[in-house]
Amino acid sequence: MNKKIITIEGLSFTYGCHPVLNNINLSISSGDVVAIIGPNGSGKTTLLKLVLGQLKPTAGSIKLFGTEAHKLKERFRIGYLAQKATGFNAQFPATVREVICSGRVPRRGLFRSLTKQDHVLVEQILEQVGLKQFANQSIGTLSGGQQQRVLLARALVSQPDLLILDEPNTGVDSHALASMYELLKDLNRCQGITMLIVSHELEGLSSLVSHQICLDKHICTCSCHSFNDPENQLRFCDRRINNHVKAKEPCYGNLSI
Ligand SMILES: Nc1ncnc2c1ncn2[C@@H]1O[C@H](COP(=O)(O)OP(=O)(O)OP(=O)(O)O)[C@@H](O)[C@H]1O
Repeated sequence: MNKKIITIEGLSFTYGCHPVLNNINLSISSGDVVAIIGPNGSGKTTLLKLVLGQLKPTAGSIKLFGTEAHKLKERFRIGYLAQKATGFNAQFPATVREVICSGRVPRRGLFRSLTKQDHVLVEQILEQVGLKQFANQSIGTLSGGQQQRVLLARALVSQPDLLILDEPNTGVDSHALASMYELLKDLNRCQGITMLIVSHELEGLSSLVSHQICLDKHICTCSCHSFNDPENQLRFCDRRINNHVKAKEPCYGNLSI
C-alpha cells in the first residue's frame, strides 16, 4: 500500500472571525498528483499554507509524513513554489544558477558547502527547465515566466518527496507550460514525487493529475482516476460530500480521497 504523505483530519481554519475552511478531511498518498481548483477566495492558498505549517489549524490536524505539519523538521522533503513569487528586479544580486543552488542548502545544511554532486544536479535541472543559457544572468533580468521556471527549478533541486505548486502557470506561455507539465509528469512517473497543485484551470494539467479537488467554502467535490489501473482511467467518482441543500446554516466542505 502507498505511504500516506498528507493526512488532514477535521481541519478548520479561521482568519480572525472569518471562517475559510471547515471540517476538511483529505488523505494524499505517495505518488498522487492532486490538483486543487476553486474560485478566488475559496481557501486554496490557505490550505497550502496550512499544509506547509505556515499557519496552524483552528481545529483538526494536518500530518506530513506522519508528523504534525508545523513540527516537521525535514523541510527539504517539501519543494514549494509560492503564488506570484516572481518580481525580482534587474539589480537583484543573484544569478539564475545561484538561485537554483540555494534550493540545495536545506538538504545540505546551512553551514556546509555544496558538493560536486550538488552542482551536477543543478546543471541537470537547468537543462531540464530550459534555462541553461540564462544560468549566469541575474534572475531579475529574466521575464516573469522565466523567473517562475527558475523558482520551479529551485523547488526541484532539493529532490523533494512532496512538491507543492501554487498556480505554477502564472505568466508562463503555453509552450513553456506544456514542457513544464511534461517535466512534472516525468518526475512523478520516474521518481514518484507526490504533487499538490493549485490552479484556476485544469487545461493541460489533466494528463498529469490523478485526483482533482474542487474547493469552495460550501461545497467540495473530488474526482479521481488512477493511471496505474486502466479500468480506472478517466473514471469520474464525483463525491459531493456536503449535503448543503438540506442545511439551513451555511456549511462547509468535507472531502476525502
Ligand atoms: N492573511 C489573511 N488575513 C485575513 N484574511 C485572509 C488572509 N489571507 C486570505 N484571507 C481571506 O481568506 C479567504 C481565502 O483566501 P485564499 O488566498 O486562501 O483563497 P484562494 O482560493 O487561494 O484565492 P485565489 O484563487 O484568489 O488565489 C479570502 O476570503 C481571503 O480574503
